[in-house]
Amino acid sequence: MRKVFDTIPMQGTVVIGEGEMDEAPMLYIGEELGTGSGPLVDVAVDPLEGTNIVAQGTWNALTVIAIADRTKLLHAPDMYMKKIAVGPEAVGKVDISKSTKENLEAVAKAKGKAIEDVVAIVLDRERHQPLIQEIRDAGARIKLISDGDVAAAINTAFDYTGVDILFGTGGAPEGVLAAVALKCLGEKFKDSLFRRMRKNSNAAITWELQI
Ligand SMILES: O=P(O)(O)OC[C@H]1O[C@](O)(COP(=O)(O)O)[C@@H](O)[C@@H]1O
Repeated sequence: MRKVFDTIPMQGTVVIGEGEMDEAPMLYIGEELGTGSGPLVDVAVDPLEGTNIVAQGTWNALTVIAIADRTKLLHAPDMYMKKIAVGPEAVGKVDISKSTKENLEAVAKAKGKAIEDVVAIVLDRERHQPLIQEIRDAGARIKLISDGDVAAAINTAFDYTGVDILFGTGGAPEGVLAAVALKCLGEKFKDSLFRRMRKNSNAAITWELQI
């Protein structure tokens, strides 16, 4: 990926890169990419989104690249982000500040389904137990996944996946990448960076935004 980037006529800077926490030797934040001439762009990469998925030989790992005009991508640090993503019918109908039940009802109404037929996709994490309970209490269905909330967010835009809404907290860089994909598909992704850095950092930020 690094080699190919340097054949592209652009003046790119990595804004989401390979592991802020992992001290990666290339595709790190701030690294310059491209031939050095051409448009000024921000580059976000996740060469392997879903490391465990690949290790376990299951599905929904991705290699992800997003490129936008300079300053147009959120420089999301490696922290958690609260996310909600929906497909086309429910764009503009969900609100991250509303309750899980209200959002499920909104998706059901937008898609003309009973709430019992709405499928919410959620990362299978201990921190999501209250969320999972709220989804069950609302009467909707749940698809729990071990990893890979970029693919999960994108799945909400395609009927054949059977997935209607993504809820939960996952990586903030992955949130930006999913938001770009959904934006390209004309969808909406809402999030708020969560008050907790991933892995072992003590840093804490609260940051509300809408992409
Ligand atoms: O595993 P955590 O800490 O709950 O973080 C969730 C994040 O990890 C992933 O499942 C996989 O990310 P990695 O490939 O970087 O491990 C993402 O899709 C998701 O946003």
